Amino acid sequence: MNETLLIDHLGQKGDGVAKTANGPVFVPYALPGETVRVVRDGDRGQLVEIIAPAASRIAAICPLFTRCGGCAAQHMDEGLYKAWKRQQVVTTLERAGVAAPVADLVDAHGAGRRRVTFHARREGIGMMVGFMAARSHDLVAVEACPVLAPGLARAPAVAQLLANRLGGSNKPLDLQVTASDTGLDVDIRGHGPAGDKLRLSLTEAAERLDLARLSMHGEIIVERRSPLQKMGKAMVAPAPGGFLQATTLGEGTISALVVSALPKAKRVADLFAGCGPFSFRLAEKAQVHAVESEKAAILALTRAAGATQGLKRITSETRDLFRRPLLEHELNAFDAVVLDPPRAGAEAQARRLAASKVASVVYVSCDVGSFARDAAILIAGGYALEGVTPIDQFRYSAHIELVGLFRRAGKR
Ligand SMILES: C[S@@+](CC[C@H](N)C(=O)[O-])C[C@H]1O[C@@H](n2cnc3c(N)ncnc32)[C@H](O)[C@@H]1O
Repeated sequence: MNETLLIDHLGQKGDGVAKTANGPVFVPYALPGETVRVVRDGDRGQLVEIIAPAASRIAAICPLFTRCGGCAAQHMDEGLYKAWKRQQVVTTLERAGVAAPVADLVDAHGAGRRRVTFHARREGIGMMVGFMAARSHDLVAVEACPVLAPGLARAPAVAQLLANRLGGSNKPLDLQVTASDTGLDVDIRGHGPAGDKLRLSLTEAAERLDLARLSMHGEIIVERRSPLQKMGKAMVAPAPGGFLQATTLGEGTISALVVSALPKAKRVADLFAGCGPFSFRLAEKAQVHAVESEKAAILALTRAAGATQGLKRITSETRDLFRRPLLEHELNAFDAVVLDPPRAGAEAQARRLAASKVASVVYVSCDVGSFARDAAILIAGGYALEGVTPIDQFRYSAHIELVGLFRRAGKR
């Protein structure tokens, strides 16, 4: 049955939220101040008609918006969009009882995302390749995506051709395509081990598509050129399928915040270091110890460090920081620690830091909830949270990252 609702505010995922006598109703793609007609199902409302649109409503940049699940927020103007994203950080910190000044949202979309994952599965006699549809497990075919960097313009066609070569398997596949300085770097997941015939076919496809590198489950099938990324003075070839910040500008923006927070640090530990984007920038002025659980990422980092002139010493260690966080006596050898954990956060490491004497901690986070939990641990251990800067690398999505700076009282 249709119902008319007045939208009050935006929820964390970007849905319009109406307050009703029976509790909140979440209406995707509706905006605050709008009167809308919806078909209601429990606390969800499917938008049928916008009776009175808000002044903040704008036209989406992509014709697939609302069908494709990749974007949640192309329909709101810049002011509303920026305030909504920043408010997610403010609200989550407040709920966790963490007080800190939160800066304005820093846009870090730049030229667009440099990495994209396509899903592929057999449909009839062909392979369907695309993005996951909004609120469903269907796939939406994508010929072009305006969120991607120009270097990924041919990524949809590349993914389709590779999926066709892999079509003998009925398993769903993920094809991750990364734009590098030397061409496309593709890692395929979901397929079993490749036999000789398939390897030959994929190698031939990589030639035809002029890929820099093609790998399956992180195992290199063919490397025609090293897929390089510039990180400070270093040229790094990340591990196949390994982590990389979503945009070039995002990596630069976060690195600049990290480096500028530590102008006097002489010895820095870069924890959850990946292939070293922060280590290489920090090593222009300080000795750096990089710690990370993925062997292949540490290998990429050490190779690039060995080939780069003009940096202070970079040492590294492969270590699971959830199970084996750096202990107080190890931490106390550093004047600063940089943390950039996955979404789960770094609770075990935060507890050790709380008991340490390290003067400064720069915490880069891709999950405000786990950041708030770990921030409370650091604050209880005597750190002050000087400020939080929200960073927007994932434009049009609900995803947000941040950099938080903690200092021990009297230390700098
Ligand atoms: C958000 S990424 C950041 C990587 C890097 N700082 C960058 O900016 O590219 C998180 C990193 O933590 C690593 N990681 C995940 N779990 C870990 C663990 N238990 N111990 C150590 N590192 C871990 C991942 O492999 C990944 O490289």
